[in-house]
Amino acid sequence: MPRTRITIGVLALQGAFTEHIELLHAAAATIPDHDFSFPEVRTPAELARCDALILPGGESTTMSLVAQRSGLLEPLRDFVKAARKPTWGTCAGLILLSESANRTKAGGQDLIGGLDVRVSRNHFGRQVDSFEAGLHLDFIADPQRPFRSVFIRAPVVERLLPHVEGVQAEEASKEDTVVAPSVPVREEGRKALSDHVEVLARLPREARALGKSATAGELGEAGDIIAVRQGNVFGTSFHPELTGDARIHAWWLKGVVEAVEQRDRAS
Ligand SMILES: NC(=O)CC[C@H](N)C(=O)O
Repeated sequence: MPRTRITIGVLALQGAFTEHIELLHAAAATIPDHDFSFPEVRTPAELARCDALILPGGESTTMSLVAQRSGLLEPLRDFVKAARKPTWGTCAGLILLSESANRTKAGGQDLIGGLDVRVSRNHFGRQVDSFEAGLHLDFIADPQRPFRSVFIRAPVVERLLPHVEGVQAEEASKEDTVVAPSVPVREEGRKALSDHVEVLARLPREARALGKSATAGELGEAGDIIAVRQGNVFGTSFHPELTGDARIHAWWLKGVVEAVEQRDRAS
């Protein structure tokens, strides 16, 4: 018996949230017998109604500042890290979901955390160094058809960190690095926590040549990690919401339905 309603919020403080909502609607059409809603989330009360959440691309420092002013930072940490509800961050969203981020602005920024990784912000250089790449993603439908992805001042995952509850001294001691505060995983979330980070995609070799004016040193190496998952938390360096291809959204939504139905059965 399918659940009547699954609410998947999109954090709408800043950035490309509308595009995500459009693609979620397209993805929902591939999953019959479910009643989805995709509200914009700007307040703790709106977040509390969600079964899952997307953090869009945009500017992570601005987003965390607005989240803090809106009283959303702690509820977001609780949602992602304590309850471990399904969450996907794209680009700036990936930065916010990382336990550690370097190349942060002076004064740092607040991270939510949830993914045991360190990201390198603005890894490919400035806005003019944005590029597109055709990715071969073996987890989506029709995997032999490249997935056109846009990288705009994108981060990459530069290191996978071991899972420990609490800030790691080694991470916290780096000068240009910020770390997410620790939040103990609740019992309901523990079932959804897989201990290790899976690498789901790396930058293909051809993509290196596509960066426009970046110097070789600024450009990413082929093989840079651009998509990771740890239990219910998923992150991509690029913007799948900007190219009108709903295959990643359809794959993620299917996983959300499974996670939510599993949770319902257990409760
Ligand atoms: N397109 C993006 O989301 C860019 C992210 C941006 N570099 C940041 O630090 O937030």
